[in-house]
Amino acid sequence: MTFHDNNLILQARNVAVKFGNVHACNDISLAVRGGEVLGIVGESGSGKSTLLRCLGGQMRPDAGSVEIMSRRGPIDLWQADELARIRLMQSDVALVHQNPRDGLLMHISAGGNIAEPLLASGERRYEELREKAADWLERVELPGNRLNSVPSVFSGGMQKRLQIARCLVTNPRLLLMDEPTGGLDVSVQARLLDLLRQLVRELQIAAVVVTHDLAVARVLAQRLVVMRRGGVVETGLTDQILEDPQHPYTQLLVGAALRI
Ligand SMILES: Nc1ncnc2c1ncn2[C@@H]1O[C@H](COP(=O)(O)OP(=O)(O)OP(=O)(O)O)[C@@H](O)[C@H]1O
Repeated sequence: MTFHDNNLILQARNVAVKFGNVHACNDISLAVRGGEVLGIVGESGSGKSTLLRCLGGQMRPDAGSVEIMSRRGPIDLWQADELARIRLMQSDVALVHQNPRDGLLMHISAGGNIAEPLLASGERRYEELREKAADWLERVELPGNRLNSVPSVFSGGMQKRLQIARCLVTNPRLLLMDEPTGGLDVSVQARLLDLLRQLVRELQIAAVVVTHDLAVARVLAQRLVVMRRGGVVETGLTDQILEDPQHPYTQLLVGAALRI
């Protein structure tokens, strides 16, 4: 394990996943520091979600390593035993799912949704759970009087906010997001992106955002990884890539986004 850079939180090396003869991820390496958002962009089927699953402990890659600087020290996600991996997921890693149904308990109150990860990590003091749930509801700008409402009656934007609160309440070091603004209208998207940017900066967490939307990547991510057919075709600072894309595929992606 080699975390030479003190602020490095995630380091993936040579990650590879094959489905039959499809290379969903082919030799992918990346690193993310605290307070930084890395965007993973590319067309549908380029391997973004598969990579995110490997980074988030949901899918074991066929090859390569994913190292996370946890509170207890560096852990090699796919070398660690299952218990250590589950502990790491509970304490240091959070995943905002594309579909709120995968990330929320739809028939449990908003307060219960936020408190549940704390309960899972051992918190039993009722007052503490209630206070933290109310505090996080406010931090993600949801009205306090919705603490007892179930998320199935929330709008799409509110469900995303609740998922973010549920993810961040345990104070993770790494936040992974799959299409965080998918399915939301433009004004709701803009407010959510503002909130995410602010929280990442304030909490100094490392974040990885998978998106097919270059406008989202531009607002949220300082650096980009451009994927195509399972491989990385270009990587660098977001502004540089969007203003002066080098690879013909990135040029196509940026050109297409400008035409929309
Ligand atoms: N469970 C699976 N079994 C077989 N093939 C899979 C599986 N999951 C993904 N694939 C294939 O791996 C490739 C990458 O898929 P992936 O979902 O990671 O791409 P993506 O960039 O996230 O696409 P999208 O934006 O549409 O979600 C695709 O060719 C896909 O068909």
